[in-house]
Amino acid sequence: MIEIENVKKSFGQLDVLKGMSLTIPKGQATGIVGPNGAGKTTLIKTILGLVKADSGLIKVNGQPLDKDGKYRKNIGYMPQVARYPENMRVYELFDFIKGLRDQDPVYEEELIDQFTLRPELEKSLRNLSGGNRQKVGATLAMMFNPDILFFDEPTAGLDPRSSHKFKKRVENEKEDGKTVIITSHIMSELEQLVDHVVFILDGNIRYYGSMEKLLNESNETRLEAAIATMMDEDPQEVAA
Ligand SMILES: Nc1ncnc2c1ncn2[C@@H]1O[C@H](COP(=O)(O)OP(=O)(O)OP(=O)(O)O)[C@@H](O)[C@H]1O
Repeated sequence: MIEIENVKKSFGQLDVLKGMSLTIPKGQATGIVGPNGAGKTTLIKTILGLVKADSGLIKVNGQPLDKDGKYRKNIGYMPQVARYPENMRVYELFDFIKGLRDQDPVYEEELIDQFTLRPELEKSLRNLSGGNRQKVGATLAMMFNPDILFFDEPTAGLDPRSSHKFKKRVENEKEDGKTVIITSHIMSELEQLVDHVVFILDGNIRYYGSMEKLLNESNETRLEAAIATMMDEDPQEVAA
């Protein structure tokens, strides 16, 4: 479980998180949606300790974030844009991360095969295609079998087959009791994967609750229509 209490973050004059509070339940999947620049990635990075909140409290599994970042051992993160040492080969990157984490991977070989990364292992990261970089990020996020998984726009750039495999994998992770947090602009994808929806607008949480409740309350059958309706109700915020 991840508890977020009145978290604020500004970059200079820009108030990105304006006092957000929410609880992300354990063992379920939560989708974070919102317009470009709404603060989705900033919220994720704040939970991961990669961005320091100006104020507020974040607890992961009941514990406030520790300064040495030990809690992150239990977290996998697939960033929206991954920056790697570009001269490293893919297998060297995997070895490097294993060394850094001082952990043996559980699913390295399985994920390499699942994402057909084996022919890419000898390549330098600078020479990888965009989709294969994404798959490297997905593999790193899941290979240590963490309890909490963050995916920031995971399927952007994946071909349909890889995207399908990725979603199947995430479904399996969920069935295994993992806590999954995903941001995406592809609402059909979230419909398939998530139990709860967080809709961020203008630095605030505009909606937080189950997908089912959201569809019922908005009288819509599809998430895309429900979110679009909420955006239309706040035209100024969306335009901002
Ligand atoms: N390190 C930073 N310094 C200054 N501004 C930043 C920084 N990181 C993010 N921002 C700004 O904070 C706002 C929120 O960015 P964020 O990446 O969280 O949005 P997002 O909801 O993930 O957007 P998208 O859907 O486009 O990925 C944006 O206006 C962005 O330019």
